[in-house]
Amino acid sequence: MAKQKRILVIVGPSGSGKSTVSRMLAERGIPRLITSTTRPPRDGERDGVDYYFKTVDQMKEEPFIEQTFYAKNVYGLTVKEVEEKLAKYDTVQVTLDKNGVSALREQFPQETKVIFFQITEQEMIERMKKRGDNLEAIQSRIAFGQSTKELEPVKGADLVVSKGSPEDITSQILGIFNK
Ligand SMILES: Nc1nc2c(ncn2[C@@H]2O[C@H](COP(=O)(O)OP(=O)(O)O)[C@@H](O)[C@H]2O)c(=O)[nH]1
Ligand SMILES: Nc1ncnc2c1ncn2[C@@H]1O[C@H](COP(=O)(O)OP(=O)(O)O)[C@@H](O)[C@H]1O
Repeated sequence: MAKQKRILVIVGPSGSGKSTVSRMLAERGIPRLITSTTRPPRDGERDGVDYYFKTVDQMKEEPFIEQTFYAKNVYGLTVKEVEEKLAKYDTVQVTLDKNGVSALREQFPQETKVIFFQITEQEMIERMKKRGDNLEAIQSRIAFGQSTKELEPVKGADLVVSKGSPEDITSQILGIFNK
């Protein structure tokens, strides 16, 4: 029998550790679905690795599973990215906001497993400072988080992670979903 395909969806506020854990999961054999964004790259981010960095017009050029508007930028997951990688791998991961979670649950009800990264607002500020974000970016992310209730866990999440190092969290996720 064919193995059940899984899409691990990583969701949580800015600074909650999504990118760090996503990178570790990729190193441990869970390929990432790369999403597209109109946000400019941060220091060290690479096109085709962290995101496909696109213009607003380029975001209209191909079919998307979903698109979301987050803190003044457009983000989205292309149909091509999901189809190609799910054909090749049994378990993949993707980092999305809450709108993306709803879209994936609708379109991939069997495959979608939601992992919520929980942090407090104080931790959120400290982590973004540590990452080197400027004050304006931090304030905008906090205001956005409050208005969208981003800090509240997604309803029906399959796993909520809140404590431990990124290494611990990565191992916890692999232990539960990579059987
Ligand atoms: N719905 C959706 N959300 C996305 C997509 N790509 C990224 N996101 C989410 O957009 C938000 C902003 O991402 P980013 O600008 O990298 O900021 P960060 O959360 O501070 O690392 C995060 O919650 C991501 O999970 C996508 O294709 N679709
Ligand atoms: N579990 C953790 N404990 C402490 N610091 C963490 C943890 N996970 C990530 N960090 C740090 O917090 C900052 C934000 O993490 P990042 O992965 O960029 O968050 P996100 O992608 O959710 O915005 C980084 O400096 C990172 O090193």
